[in-house]
Amino acid sequence: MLSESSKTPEDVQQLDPKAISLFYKALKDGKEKVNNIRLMVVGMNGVGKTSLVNNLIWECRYKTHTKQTLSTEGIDIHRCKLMTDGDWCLDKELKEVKYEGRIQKLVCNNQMSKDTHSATASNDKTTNSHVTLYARITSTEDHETQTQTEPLQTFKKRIALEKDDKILQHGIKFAKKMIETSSDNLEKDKALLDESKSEITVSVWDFAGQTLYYSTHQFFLNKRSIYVVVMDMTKSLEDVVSKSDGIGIWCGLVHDCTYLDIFKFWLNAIHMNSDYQSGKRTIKPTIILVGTRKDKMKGSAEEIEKNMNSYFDNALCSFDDNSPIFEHIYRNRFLVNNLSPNDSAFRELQKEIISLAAQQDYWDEEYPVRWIHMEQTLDKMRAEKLQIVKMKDVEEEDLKNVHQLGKKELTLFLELQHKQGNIIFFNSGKLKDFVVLAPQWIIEAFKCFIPHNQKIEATVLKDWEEYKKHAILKPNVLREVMKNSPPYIHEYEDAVIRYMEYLNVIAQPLPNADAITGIPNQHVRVREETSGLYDYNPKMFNCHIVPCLLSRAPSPIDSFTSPDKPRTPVLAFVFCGKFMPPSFFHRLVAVCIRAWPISQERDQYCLFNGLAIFDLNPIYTLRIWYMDYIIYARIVCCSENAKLDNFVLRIQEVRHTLENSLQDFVHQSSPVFDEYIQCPEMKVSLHNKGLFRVKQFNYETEISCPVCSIPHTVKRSDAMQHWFNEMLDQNETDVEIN
Ligand SMILES: Nc1nc2c(ncn2[C@@H]2O[C@H](COP(=O)(O)OP(=O)(O)OP(=O)(O)O)[C@@H](O)[C@H]2O)c(=O)[nH]1
Repeated sequence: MLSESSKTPEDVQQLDPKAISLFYKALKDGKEKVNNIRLMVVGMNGVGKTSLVNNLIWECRYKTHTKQTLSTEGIDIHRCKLMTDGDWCLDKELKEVKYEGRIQKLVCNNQMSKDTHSATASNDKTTNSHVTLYARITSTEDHETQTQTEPLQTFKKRIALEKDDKILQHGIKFAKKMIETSSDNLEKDKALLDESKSEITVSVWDFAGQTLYYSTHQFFLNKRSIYVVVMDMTKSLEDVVSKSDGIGIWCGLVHDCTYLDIFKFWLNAIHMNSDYQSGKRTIKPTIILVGTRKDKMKGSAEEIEKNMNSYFDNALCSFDDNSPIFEHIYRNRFLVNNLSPNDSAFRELQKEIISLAAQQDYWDEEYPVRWIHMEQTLDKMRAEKLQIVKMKDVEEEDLKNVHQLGKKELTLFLELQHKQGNIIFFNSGKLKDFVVLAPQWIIEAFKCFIPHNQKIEATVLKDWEEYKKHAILKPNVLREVMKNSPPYIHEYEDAVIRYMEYLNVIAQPLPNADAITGIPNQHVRVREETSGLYDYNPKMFNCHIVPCLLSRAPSPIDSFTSPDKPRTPVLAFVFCGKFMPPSFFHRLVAVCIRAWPISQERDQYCLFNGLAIFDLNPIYTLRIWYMDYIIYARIVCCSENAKLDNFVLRIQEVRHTLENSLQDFVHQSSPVFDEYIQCPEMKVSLHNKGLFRVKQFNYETEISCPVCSIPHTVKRSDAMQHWFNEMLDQNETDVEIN
């Protein structure tokens, strides 16, 4: 049992019982409060994010107005610490000194609590039972300790052996000196510790504004971050963002994307990745709105401030009245002129960020002291410019540490580091063989797949062109892509493929028994029943598809979505808050690619940006497409003779696959979309028209259609007979019972 004051990290509470007990065991050896702030600075490109970040960091502040900033590629991360006056500076302090400091602090803290404890003559056995690091350290020098447990002895021996572990030795020496000289003055100790703000660190993440990167950015958003959403005050919300940015091609944002769309995209993406609906948490504000180019705004100081406020008010009013997005927004907004580094707004912003972070649930969470060494090991690897390492190398390093964690505890440590956003580590499949130390590595890996000025061998040119046109990545093209990439990418080709597959950036259209994303079993059956993909589509052998690179479908799009053939009504997944990150559709396409062969129509693969068709068997096809925040699905039978009714079971299975996959993409436990059926009478499927909420048919047997030119009703049986047949049966049973 831990003392009452312990604050178990929320991430730990969600682990399985074995992992939780391992965590508690590790905590018994001493614990420390961890206060790392992840500050994510997001917004459109050129809005002034990098300039703002520079103005927040002491060393970078005076660079901004003398030098033009370069457009950020991927993500730039700056680790900062707080100076005594509250300003931020780059955390360049020698890592060794830093870890020494942490050890010293812990030793002092533990000593103080020990003194306080004995002074109050508490009978609390819990405290005594904690073999603190202090106890362990003092025991190594034959001081009297209250507990001489087996691990303590082991530790003592190890300390003796590890004489060259300078940091620990130095930390112990320094800490002991501190204790000796100030043991008569507890208050002095406390003051010394309070003065040190070094325990608060801020990792500032400067996100590239180009939408090219939007499909990867979302992997890095999480509930443990403070966000600064930056908007350029000189750009009207209705202005259309320049096409040169590639908007609409790379990330699938709506046509004629406006600055308001970009604003909404970020707010929605943050909300979606904040796991607010887990039931236990209420939303706490984490988003600070910042307007740039104050110097270009006209009017008095008061008018400028007013304009900034109405700018953000208007932008926020575009959300629904009861949207949970509002709860994320911090009440204070900031207006800055990035060309004036002395502007007091930057100092105020720094303060607000710290105070906002201090109000979050994760503030002051306690982690095992014995993990400091492993943290240090990872930092050492980073210092050697390693961006990704093999798990076995991390295990080897663990063996060298004074405090070995062992395989299980090491995995737990890495999983929690991942949740905190310090590394990327998935404890599943073959991915558990790698640890990504720098998040930029994922973006670098993703960038390899984006055609730019790569030098391509003449023998591969034709396939390269096909890749650019149809996003089909053949093995020879993949080899070229890898050849053109930096060593830290191509030396980890296996990891690159696996991560990109896991994140659904690329997908292999082949039956894959150990599919990492977990295609439900029924697909294996589907595959067995269809002619094998090798025979059916030999061109795809060993190929990958890169869904975010797909080009738009040729018009008219209705010929794909509403062919004049036997077909189901359209099933629509309507996302709550009127937002769906386009990457969700790409990922759904990736899941389908792994489940079913891609259809061919009009002599081409039916795989486009925003629309894809798959062969469920030789005569039935699944069509999926999306507009804005709605994903549509329809099953079409190519044969006039076949009956859809004979295929009803399979249709239910397809629906389950789509539902489960979409739910899996969202880091939230409660549903983020609602299912609708489009009026079956509608000849051509129209976007967001004639949609009937499936749940409404639980209460109504028919509902009038407000869209079709001839007034009619949609009957429950007609709406649900294909996609929701199982529920229809259930409904009828219920009616009979009643
Ligand atoms: N006048 C004025 N110019 C600014 C301001 N903020 C940024 N700029 C200029 O705008 C240009 C782009 O600024 P950056 O900070 O690189 O913009 P960014 O959002 O980081 O751009 P990406 O990295 O491409 O996403 C630079 O030339 C800056 O000097 C501002 O407040 N006023």
